[in-house]
Amino acid sequence: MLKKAIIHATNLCKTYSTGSEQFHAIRNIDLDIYDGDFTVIMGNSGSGKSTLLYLLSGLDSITAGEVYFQDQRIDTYNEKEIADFRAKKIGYIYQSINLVPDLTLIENISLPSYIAGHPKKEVKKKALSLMNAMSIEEQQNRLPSQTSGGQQQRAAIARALINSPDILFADEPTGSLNYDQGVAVLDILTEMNRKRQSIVMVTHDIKAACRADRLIYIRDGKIGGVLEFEKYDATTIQDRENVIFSYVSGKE
Ligand SMILES: Nc1ncnc2c1ncn2[C@@H]1O[C@H](COP(=O)(O)OP(=O)(O)OP(=O)(O)O)[C@@H](O)[C@H]1O
Repeated sequence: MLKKAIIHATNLCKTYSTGSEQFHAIRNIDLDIYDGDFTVIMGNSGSGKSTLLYLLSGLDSITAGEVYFQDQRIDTYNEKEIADFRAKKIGYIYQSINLVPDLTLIENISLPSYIAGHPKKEVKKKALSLMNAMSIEEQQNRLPSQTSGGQQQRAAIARALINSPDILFADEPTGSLNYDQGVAVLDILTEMNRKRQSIVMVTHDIKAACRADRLIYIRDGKIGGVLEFEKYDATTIQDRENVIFSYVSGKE
């Protein structure tokens, strides 16, 4: 089946300026992200992975190039258009989880949907169904500080999904979790991807990278290579882990 690009980026550049110094974090990247794929971005620390995620998701402005989302150019959007785009089209999971500390889990999850102006009853129903899918329904009325890191991360995933985004971006979603919590989060993402949710995930973890249909390796702000896989199958994870391990080791 021919894959359709949900994101198409050409000649993507990001230069950070600090004082008189300039740092070229992303250098002339051409990249397509495919609809329905579980795309993983790997690379050394400082290679530009988070920056790339910010640019592809419209969370930060590009220095040069063009970014298209579902064939619509987004890098020329004004502030209102980009805020609207972020609220409706994308979900974003941050490594630091970032829940509002004095809101309960269900309030945190519901917040983006209230902001988008959806009716209260509808929001609650959707939030509860997401919490149920993430097995955190029982913790709905607790503050983030009264739940585990894994439960908080699952709430952050639910929050990213509440407005049914066309694509979900995740920056090291298992980075702050222990092994079992990490696997639970990856299983949720894999399950969502099976239901055709497009996902782009940055990770350092080879076990997490095994969930990918496509692995993009970033080196010094450029694409260092791309690996393509069949859909994830738990029975072949060891083979895939070996393939990714030798690929990544060869790149470092
Ligand atoms: N706001 C900024 N100002 C200046 N330089 C920055 C800024 N943000 C990032 N950088 C630099 O750009 C480069 C890429 O950063 P980025 O966070 O994208 O890397 P990364 O691959 O995600 O790293 P890590 O795996 O450590 O999270 C790094 O050298 C970083 O120091």
